[in-house]
Amino acid sequence: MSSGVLLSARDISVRFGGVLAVNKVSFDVHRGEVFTLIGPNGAGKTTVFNLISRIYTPTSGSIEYDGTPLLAHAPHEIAQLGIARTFQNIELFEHATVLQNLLIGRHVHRETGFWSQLFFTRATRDAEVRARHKAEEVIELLELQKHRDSLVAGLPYGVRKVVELARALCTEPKLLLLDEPSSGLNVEETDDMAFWIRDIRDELGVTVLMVEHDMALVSKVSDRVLAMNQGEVLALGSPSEVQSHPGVVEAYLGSAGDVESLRRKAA
Ligand SMILES: Nc1ncnc2c1ncn2[C@@H]1O[C@H](COP(=O)(O)OP(=O)(O)OP(=O)(O)O)[C@@H](O)[C@H]1O
Repeated sequence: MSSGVLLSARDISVRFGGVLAVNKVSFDVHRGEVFTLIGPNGAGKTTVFNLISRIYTPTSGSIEYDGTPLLAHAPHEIAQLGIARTFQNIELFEHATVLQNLLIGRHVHRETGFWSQLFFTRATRDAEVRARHKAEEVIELLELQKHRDSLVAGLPYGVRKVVELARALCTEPKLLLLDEPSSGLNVEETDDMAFWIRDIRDELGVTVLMVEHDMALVSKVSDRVLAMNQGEVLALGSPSEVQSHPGVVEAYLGSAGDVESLRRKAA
């Protein structure tokens, strides 16, 4: 794997009973890029995503991440490897404040053991200070200052999506997995999301792997796009190359909602 490649998937296949959800898919995600998976419903995008977050294990194939075989790691080790993710349906502690949610997100970096935490040693205190420092930095980057002490439950949906992004960033990931970041957002909020994603890549240098349906967002933020259909790779290239690829256009013709989205982008 070249040093410019953070994640490399080779010939990965996933079978669920009689369904071949992913069929010999290969791709490389370069360090510092926004790499987006697109495709009509059932294309296999979420399955690929779940392979990388280790929720699923492929039937065959290999995935290298930052020089190590990813499949040798258990799902609970993923955060320590520097992989963070957000979910299509937000998963936050609703009855905790924004800051508390961010500090919880940070716990993967707690290198202090049970006894030092019990007696609140210097190492514990230093870890606490670093966690707060990181949380404040992320709050500032994503302009969440005015929501810092608000309970998540009372926040508008669009803000909660940004809080989820913030919590993932507090783990200081090398690779950020975004599962449909625009889902549930209106046009204006989706524009804001595009802005944050670009900032995360440009300001923090975090590599982003995203699954997304909204072609306007895909075009705005993606360096490269991988289009899938029926478990296979259809096209790989820049957003405009992939959207004008005849196989991609044809695949989307099967799905009215997605064709509408492609048209909106083209308009
Ligand atoms: N846990 C599972 N058990 C059985 N079949 C599954 C499972 N997960 C996905 N599939 C099947 O695998 C195929 C690919 O599904 P997947 O969810 O990866 O597609 P997708 O591109 O993410 O679609 P969508 O855009 O609708 O989320 C589909 O035929 C789906 O029904």
